[in-house]
Amino acid sequence: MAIPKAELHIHIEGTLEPELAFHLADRNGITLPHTDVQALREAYSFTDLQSFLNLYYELMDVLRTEADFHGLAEAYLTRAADQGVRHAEIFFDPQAHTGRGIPLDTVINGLASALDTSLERHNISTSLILCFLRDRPAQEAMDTLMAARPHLDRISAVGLDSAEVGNPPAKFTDVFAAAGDLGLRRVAHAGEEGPASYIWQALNLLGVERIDHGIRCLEDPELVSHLAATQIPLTVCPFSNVRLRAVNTLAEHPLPALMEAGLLVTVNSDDPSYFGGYVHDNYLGLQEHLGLDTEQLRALARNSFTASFLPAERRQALLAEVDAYTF
Ligand code: HPA
Ligand SMILES: [Zn+2]
Repeated sequence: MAIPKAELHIHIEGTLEPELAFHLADRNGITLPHTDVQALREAYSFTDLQSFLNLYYELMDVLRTEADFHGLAEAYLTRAADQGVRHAEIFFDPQAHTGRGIPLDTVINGLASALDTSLERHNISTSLILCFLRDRPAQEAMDTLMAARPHLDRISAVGLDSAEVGNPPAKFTDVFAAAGDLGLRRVAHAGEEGPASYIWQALNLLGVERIDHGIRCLEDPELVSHLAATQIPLTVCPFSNVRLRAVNTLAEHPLPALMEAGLLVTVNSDDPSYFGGYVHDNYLGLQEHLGLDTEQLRALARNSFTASFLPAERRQALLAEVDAYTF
């Protein structure tokens, strides 16, 4: 069994495997602009974040009913359990669905019905993180937050994703303040393709408790010192960074530099169906290509629970499992 870990940077829509996409297309009477599973997989060759997002949003069109969202989440949980995941804080992109006419209730009820039984069925505790699409207007994010109010018992936090460059965190200052007032935790993608200044903005203007990706912090020594001193976690996604060409190869990934600088680094899969592996596959990739030893992998697994929004009791219990794990 893989080492116990939390997954803190996983887009549920990014777990849509080609086989499930064709199955749902068939069930919903949709014709995909790809001939078969193999042709679709061959389209997974990206030059940057936007080239991935184009396919990511296109393929989501197969998600129409509560049963579709339930099936998507259930398929993820089944795979995650195999990867040693014991806790998952799962991003979803409501605007990507409401924008094409799918009611918010359909999305949340479908996902939640799978998450509700994940502890019993898969031994995985879960929560949802509602992400705003940063390439859409700030007012639309605010409308989405207001529409989600009846569902806040199932949502632990808000996040910020989609096309980063040109859409700085500052654009979402008001909606993040409103989310904080509603008692939600806050995280944001920053410093994936965007500059270190976006990380500062996410911290200072949005009040985030974690930075998603954040690898470009290394361009600003003062920021690195700040992240080390505050232990604000980074949810790093090595396979994603290579596939979206933020980093040339896994062997050149800055994760060891981030760890050496004393940052609270976690390893995550981002959009595993598109980027060549789930979260434990990322751990194994680091072992193979960056020479991380088993104690470094254990430290990353510990960090994943430390950086989570878990209540103290379950966090401590899971940390004890990490410490007792034998490779
Ligand atoms: O890696 C990502 N970055 C930004 N937005 C996203 N939406 C899904 N995956 C990503
Ligand atoms: Zn992401």
